[in-house]
Amino acid sequence: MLTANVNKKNCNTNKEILLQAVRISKVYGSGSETFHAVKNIDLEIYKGDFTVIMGSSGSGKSTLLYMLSGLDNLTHGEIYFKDRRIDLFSEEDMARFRSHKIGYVYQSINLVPDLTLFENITFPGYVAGNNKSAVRKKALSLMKLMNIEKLNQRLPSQVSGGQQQRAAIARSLISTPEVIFADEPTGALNFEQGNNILDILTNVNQYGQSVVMVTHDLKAACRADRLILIKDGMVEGILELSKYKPEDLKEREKRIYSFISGKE
Ligand SMILES: Nc1ncnc2c1ncn2[C@@H]1O[C@H](COP(=O)(O)OP(=O)(O)OP(=O)(O)O)[C@@H](O)[C@H]1O
Repeated sequence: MLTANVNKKNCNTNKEILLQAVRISKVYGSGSETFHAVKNIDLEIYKGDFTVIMGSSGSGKSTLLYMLSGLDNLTHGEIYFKDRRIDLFSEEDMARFRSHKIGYVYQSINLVPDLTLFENITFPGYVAGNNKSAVRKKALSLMKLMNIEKLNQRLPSQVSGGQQQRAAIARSLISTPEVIFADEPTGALNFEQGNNILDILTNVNQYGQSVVMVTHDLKAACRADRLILIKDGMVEGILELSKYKPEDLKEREKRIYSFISGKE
């Protein structure tokens, strides 16, 4: 029988395991129309890490992120958050788990178009059952941190893409989740806006929240402590970057480039 790592620490690094995937697979479709998007992946995500997932288009990155965060079901395998097996949660337990422990920043931003930025940000805090005035206070402080506090009564369509993405990040942080999943959060943004979003995620991570981010962008990947490369639904390799100083961008870029291009 498959079991989770009992002491929840990686013996080599002594890092605490936050999430553990045990031989997870995802098959889309049925009958003769099936597609094996994620194949038997074993993976650990560590507490406090900034983890980056890279891989070519269609390699299974978003599918993996959806499964790790409980947004989609597994076809096979097991997922543990600390010592709790989350893939067996009832719908109700999963909804509660997601609203308290997980923040998700979508590739497509995904704000509710008819709600103001303030309403978009507070809504998941109310759903999580948190104290309403504390939620409002937290939303205002997050909007200030993201420099969008003056836009709180605007609809998503009345602000820029970068401002929408900052609101989406504020929304993901409203219940102080232990881990934030971000699926190409800079994909639709220009360089400056993208950098701003990466600075916010780095800042959040430095204050102790774990981040798992999918990206195609080498510069964005430089933020990682650990980079996971996915190919054809499998883990092709893992690169440890925490030994390089965050400010040593050139060395990080070089290492990532060699790793991705197979020159390591
Ligand atoms: N609902 C679905 N039904 C059938 N196939 C799907 C479905 N969702 C994704 N796929 C397929 O699974 C594979 C992995 O998709 P996924 O979105 O995880 O890739 P990705 O690495 O995130 O790609 P990208 O970088 O282009 O966003 C792709 O070949 C995709 O076409």
